[in-house]
Amino acid sequence: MCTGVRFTDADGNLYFGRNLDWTVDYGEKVTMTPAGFTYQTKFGAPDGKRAVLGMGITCDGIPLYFDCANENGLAVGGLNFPGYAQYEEGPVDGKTNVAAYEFPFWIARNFDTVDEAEAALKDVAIVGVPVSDEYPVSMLHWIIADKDRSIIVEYMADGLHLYHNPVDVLTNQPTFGYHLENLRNYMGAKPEFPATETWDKLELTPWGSGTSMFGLPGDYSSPSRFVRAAYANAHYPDMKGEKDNVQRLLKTLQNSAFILGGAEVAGGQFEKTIYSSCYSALTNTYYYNTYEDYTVKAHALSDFDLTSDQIQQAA
Ligand SMILES: C[C@H](CCC(=O)NCCS(=O)(=O)O)[C@H]1CC[C@H]2[C@@H]3[C@H](O)C[C@@H]4C[C@H](O)CC[C@]4(C)[C@H]3C[C@H](O)[C@]12C
Repeated sequence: MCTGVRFTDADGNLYFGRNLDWTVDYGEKVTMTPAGFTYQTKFGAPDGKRAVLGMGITCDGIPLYFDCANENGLAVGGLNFPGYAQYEEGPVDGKTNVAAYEFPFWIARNFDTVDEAEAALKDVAIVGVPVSDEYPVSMLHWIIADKDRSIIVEYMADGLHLYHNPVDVLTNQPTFGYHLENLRNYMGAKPEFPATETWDKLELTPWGSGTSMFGLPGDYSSPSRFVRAAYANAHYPDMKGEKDNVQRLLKTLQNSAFILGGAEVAGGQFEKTIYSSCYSALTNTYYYNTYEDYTVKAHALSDFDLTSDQIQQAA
């Protein structure tokens, strides 16, 4: 899977990022689509022409974002949701029809706030058509974030589910509602240094700090990553300045990351965290590092030619 995280700094600036956990990459690059790019949406949904920066690929001239944000601080990420996601087979009359592959881009292109996106989504049908013969339809759910809050979008057999997200994290299946309920199993976990306890005639002293976190799950399953990410996001102290906030996001993601050897998928391959990202709305900068190269790279929106009408990708 993947893990997505949002928070704001002490001044209310948005930071949003994700781990992309998979066995292989898709050749993805930091990709900037300028406001002036001409985009013909698959089913004629409006195209709001905002500059969009994120991680993705292009296919037949179409930007396919895994996660992205726009120039006004609205960010979106898509995470696997197989077994639960079910899209429309074709466009639905009377709805704004959006293809699943264009969803993050469409949101970032058209809205500036979560409130705006949430209101519009009530009339949206997500349609499961492949973008090309090369790429099948991905079964995803999405986190949408701005400086005020985040929401989760899950499109299932019984239609659209929109959740306000009070912990600002997302992992994979099962549903977001399950993940929130599951947190109640871990409400005893806390950061405080434990007091000495007496059990009958035995005095129990703590090993050291961290003992009060006992019970937090350490495995890579989606529910366990959700719990760890929610705990870290809730307890990390407010940081000042972009450098320390990017650090905060990447450290929080690292706490839910896959390292090779831990989680096997079909064919004896292991899942790993291919990249971890952090978008800062303060400077409109996309930071990321990869499994192979821990160095953090940064690409600001202003590094690209915003007057162009062409998609641009960082080297
Ligand atoms: C594989 C990625 C999700 C990773 C994830 O959630 N892993 C969880 C592993 S597990 O379940 O918990 O085991 C998803 C996220 C975004 C997806 C991509 C984006 O949706 C953009 C296009 C969409 C096309 O339909 C398919 C290719 C694609 C380029 C997608 C490939 C792949 O499905 C991606 C890269």
